[in-house]
Amino acid sequence: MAHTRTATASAGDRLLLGTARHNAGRAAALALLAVASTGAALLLPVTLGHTLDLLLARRGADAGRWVALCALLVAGPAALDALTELLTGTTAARATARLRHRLLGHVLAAGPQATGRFPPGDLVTRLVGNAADTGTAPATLAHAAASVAGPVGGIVALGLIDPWLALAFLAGAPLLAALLHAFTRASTDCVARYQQLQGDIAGRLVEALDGARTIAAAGTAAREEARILRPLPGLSRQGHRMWRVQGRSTAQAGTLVPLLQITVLAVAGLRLSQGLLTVGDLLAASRYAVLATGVGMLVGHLNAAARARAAAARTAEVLAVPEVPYGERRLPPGPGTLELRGVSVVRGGRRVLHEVSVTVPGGTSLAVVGRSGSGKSVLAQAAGRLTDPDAGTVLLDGVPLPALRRDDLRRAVGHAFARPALLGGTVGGTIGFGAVTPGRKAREAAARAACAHDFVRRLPRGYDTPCADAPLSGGEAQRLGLARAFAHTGRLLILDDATSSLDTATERRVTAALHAAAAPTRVLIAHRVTTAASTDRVLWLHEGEVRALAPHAELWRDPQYRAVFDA
Ligand SMILES: Nc1ncnc2c1ncn2[C@@H]1O[C@H](COP(=O)(O)OP(=O)(O)OP(=O)(O)O)[C@@H](O)[C@H]1O
Repeated sequence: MAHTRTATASAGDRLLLGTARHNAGRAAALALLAVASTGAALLLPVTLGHTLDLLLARRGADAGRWVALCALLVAGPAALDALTELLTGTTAARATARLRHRLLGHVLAAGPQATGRFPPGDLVTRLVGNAADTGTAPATLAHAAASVAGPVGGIVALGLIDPWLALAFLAGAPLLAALLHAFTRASTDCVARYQQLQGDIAGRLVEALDGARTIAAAGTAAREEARILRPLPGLSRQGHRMWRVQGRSTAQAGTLVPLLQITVLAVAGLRLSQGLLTVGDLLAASRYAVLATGVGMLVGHLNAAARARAAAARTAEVLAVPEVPYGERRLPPGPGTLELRGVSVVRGGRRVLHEVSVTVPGGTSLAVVGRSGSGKSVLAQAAGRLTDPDAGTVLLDGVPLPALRRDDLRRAVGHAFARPALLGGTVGGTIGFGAVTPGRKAREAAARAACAHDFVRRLPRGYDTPCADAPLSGGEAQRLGLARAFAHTGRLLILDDATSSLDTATERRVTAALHAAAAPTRVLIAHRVTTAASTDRVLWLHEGEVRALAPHAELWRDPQYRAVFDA
């Protein structure tokens, strides 16, 4: 566990540095601006000191130029700071945009594996909030690096005025360093836990929104609210802890910093009384002591860096989910023969499919039946490479699916699901959504075959109706999903419970269209007797294993087979 956390942290650190490196030019410009501003702040005390000495010596004529320089050293940093703010914002926005593009591309390339690994709400938090915090890294690191210039310059300036002043300061510096170190460690830890809890709450919230109907029907709104907000006390604890860490560090710094400044001033006073320093030197030393102890700014930057670091670790976890690799092989001409050889799939540490072997000759149909949880959907996913089996091979026309080029695979295999997602923008776009975009006629023909054409025509703008303006019943949505699959018919069509919400008459018509002449190879996850009966053969699964493979009529003689359908 500790090892995993360390690995994640270092992947996060690599991402953080990579993001900073990619914006190195802007980060360097930011650091330069900040250093220039600090440089002006460093010049100001000595200029003020000298001006004071000139005024005390009644050399007003000479002092005029120095007063003007003082004004410039005050106004200059203000202009530089405005420029710094602008560059900080645009650098973070640019880095965030790039990171979000990369993350989104990666999540989609990883496919269902990514959404299976992280609850959707948590994933969104990582893509939106954590990516933005990671995107602040280039500017934050530049500011943190530049903010060292103030204290370092302050110490050097003290040394130049009088080495004893620098030594007096350095005597107490280790305590200051220890304080900063403790602060960084503690704040990194609470920020990481805080972000994790935020992701947890977001995950629960999205689950609840997805199940809003069930919650309303069950009358469990109050209980659900309590469930969503359960991590809240933890969040509050981490928030309070963060404030405590900041408060403690501020209090410690609040004691230590004045002590260091007073020590420097005391030594400076001593040297003044010995005639080794002027009044102006004393004034400059007092301001340099403030600059040398400028931990306030450093603490702010370290805090921001801790947030970026924790966010980068969570972002890197998403990027660590492997993308689905595709091969280079083209699909040779063939009838669409699907072959599963010794396919086993493990889910949640349990074998849910065990050494399934079956060949579906090109152009034939196979129904997969079995009791709920027997592994039908998992088999459908493996057959269309929505998941890779843990053992065994799936081949299409003799080519193992992982060896195929992505385009070839997705053009050859079509899917329809029980709860299809309507992703095409409009109803027509939803039907056309795929590796290739079929023309209007082909879409309408597919909609007719899926018994969707009539209800689509009744929509306000027909096929051009935006999905958001087309509230659909479960059966209508399923028919659009089927139309999408029909419009992209390749060599293999996999229907995972895709007709479950259709009435019996519609289901018959859709099944008949599915089995019409020149149909591709078909795999149908079936709960209805009529669907199983319409296919060439039936694969009967029981607890992840093949119980039988035979035509429906043959299996029907077995009462246990009939019991699968409660017949
Ligand atoms: N991501 C997962 N993590 C853990 N277990 C899983 C996962 N996906 C599926 N399973 C389990 O694998 C088994 C087979 O699931 P599958 O969805 O294939 O069943 P099914 O036969 O299609 O059921 P149904 O007819 O109810 O849809 C089930 O016991 C299920 O709980």
